Amino acid sequence: MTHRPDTPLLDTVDVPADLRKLKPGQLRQFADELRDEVISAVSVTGGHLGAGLGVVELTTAIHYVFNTPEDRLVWDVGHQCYPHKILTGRRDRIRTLRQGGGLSGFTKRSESEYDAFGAAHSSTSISAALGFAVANKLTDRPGKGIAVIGDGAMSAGMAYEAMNNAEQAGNRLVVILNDNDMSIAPPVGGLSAYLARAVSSSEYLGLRSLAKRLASKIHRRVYNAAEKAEEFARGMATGGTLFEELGFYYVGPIDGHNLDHLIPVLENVRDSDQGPILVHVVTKKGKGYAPAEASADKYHGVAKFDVVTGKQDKGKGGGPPAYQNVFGETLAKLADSDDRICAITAAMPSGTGVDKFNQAHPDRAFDVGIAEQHAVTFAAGLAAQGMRPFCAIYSTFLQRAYDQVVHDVAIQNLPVRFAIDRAGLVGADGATHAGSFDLAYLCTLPNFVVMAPSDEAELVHMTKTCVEHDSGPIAVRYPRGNGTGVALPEVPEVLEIGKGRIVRQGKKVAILSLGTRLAEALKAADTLDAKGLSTTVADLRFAKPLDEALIRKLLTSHEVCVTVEEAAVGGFGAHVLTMASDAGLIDAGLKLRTMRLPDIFQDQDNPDKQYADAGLDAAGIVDTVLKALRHNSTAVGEAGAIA
Ligand SMILES: Cc1ncc(C[n+]2csc(CCOP(=O)(O)OP(=O)(O)O)c2C)c(N)n1
Ligand SMILES: CC(=O)[C@@H](O)[C@H](O)COP(=O)(O)O
Ligand SMILES: [Mg+2]
Repeated sequence: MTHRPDTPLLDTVDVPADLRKLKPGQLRQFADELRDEVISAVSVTGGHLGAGLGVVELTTAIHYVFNTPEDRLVWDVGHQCYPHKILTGRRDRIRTLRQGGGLSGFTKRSESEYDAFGAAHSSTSISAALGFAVANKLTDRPGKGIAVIGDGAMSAGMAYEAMNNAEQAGNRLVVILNDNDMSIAPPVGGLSAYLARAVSSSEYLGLRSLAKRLASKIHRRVYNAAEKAEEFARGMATGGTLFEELGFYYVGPIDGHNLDHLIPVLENVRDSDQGPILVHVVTKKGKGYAPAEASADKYHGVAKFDVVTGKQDKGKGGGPPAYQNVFGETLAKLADSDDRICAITAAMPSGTGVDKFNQAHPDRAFDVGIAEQHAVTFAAGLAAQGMRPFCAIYSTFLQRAYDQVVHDVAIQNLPVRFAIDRAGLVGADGATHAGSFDLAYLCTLPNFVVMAPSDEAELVHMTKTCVEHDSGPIAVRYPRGNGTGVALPEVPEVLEIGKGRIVRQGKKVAILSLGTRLAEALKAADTLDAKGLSTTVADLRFAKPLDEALIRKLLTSHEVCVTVEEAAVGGFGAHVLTMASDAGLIDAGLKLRTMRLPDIFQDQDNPDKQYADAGLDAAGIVDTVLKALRHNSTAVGEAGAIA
């Protein structure tokens, strides 16, 4: 921690208007205090640390120079917004980050007027900032749209869609590219090489030469041919060409930790009558905190930690394996004897377990950057050419590639395998990251097989089943976190497609479980049995195709039936209900309830509480059965909702 003069400036600044009362020479001290506050806060909350540390000076400079909130500031991904939150009236609540009822870990419109746009999924900022800019231009209101986007987020196609349309905004749009040469993992692809050239080809421009260039470029209305050629040549060297060809004035690269550079450059940008302008700043992820700077992932996402040592409180070691690693290691083993198997991740190698596959088969592991749409259609191409591709994408991020899933995979009936991690509740990342909708959005598609394992052993079998399924697309969805501790099978088996299994036989009540809520369903059966309500529990394994024979048998031989899934309405339960209705079972007075996640819920760091709030724990299942027996209709989804 840096030595601090007696009067902390941070205590004198609640919102940006207070910051703007400081003299430029005080901003260095202010930024150092802000950095220390971020480190202190995240040490007790956990969350995203490295990205925020990398933008402490940038956050200070933006709020100092621009007239926020009138100038609409949009953070991309939004995981780096903690300094911004402290600086915009939320310092008193910053230690409630990512907790039930606390501050969101990302920007959130409902939280503050300074959070112009919600974020958490990457590469949306330029589009949103352009919207703000054009709206102000059309209505002749003051205020720019300012997007702060990282080099990782700049690898997604949506950023280029926005830049391709940006010229209309003129000087109302400012894009600040925060280039720290990191995504969650090291960045990949041509863009990162391009930016690396820009940064390495010229020491960060000295203020004088940069100011001269800026002046000549921004205030000059037309180029003559020679200068255009010279600019093109220089652009190739300094990384501007790509952006300039898209209609931006490119400024940079500049040192994103040097306030003496940042402030005058941003003032010039603010006052320019030309635009749109892209300012390329170079920063370090984890800047100013040695443990973060030294770590491979720059402390992208951290548990609570000791500030002095940086040691994270990750709980006792050992315990059941994480689902992502069970998937990655199983697929790597299966690929030892099948060179058609390959694995694709969209910038999430460790989170999806593809890093484990990559260790064994680097030539068949692909990190495509934050490019889920490309990942899916790339996999479709691989499948069409006889490979066995696995697209390993979080449920929530797969939403971004839905048309590719429909148009390039389902309708063409191509055998792409989808390993869908973070399916269901995800804890502190909250509603933007919950894997609520994959069952709804996949089970409605033609040709798809959709599976959900009840534990890690089942995931091993389902991974094998995916490998052997060449007749069309197949998906396996499983939750964030660790398994149940069940022994992993030595020999992965191919499961019969569309077949479920009864794991406990009873008479009066039937619980039809899909996925890892099975453990809670079995606990609920114990409670119901103790109340004299003999309960059958079935693990349906497949949300599509349904095991209609088993379901019909269960629905016609029990008084009350309940479906349980860790997904929003429209998934497994909805399809069982449709099947029961089509079979005339509802007309015959069947008591069937579908238990599922509420459509939206608040950020919550305690998954057990999140399940309880959603009614998807044993108590919730028992409650639903008892209400159904008493003929009360339970709208569990609504009852469980805590929005
Ligand atoms: C559509 C989408 N895919 C994946 C992610 C997961 N993700 C969160 S942050 C991040 C890396 C972002 O890199 P960059 O924009 O360079 O920001 P930095 O962390 O380096 O500041 C990724 C891949 C996401 N948030 N959204
Ligand atoms: C900001 C972002 O989108 C990722 O960092 C995400 O929070 C990772 O989620 P997991 O921690 O579940 O891998
Ligand atoms: Mg980055």
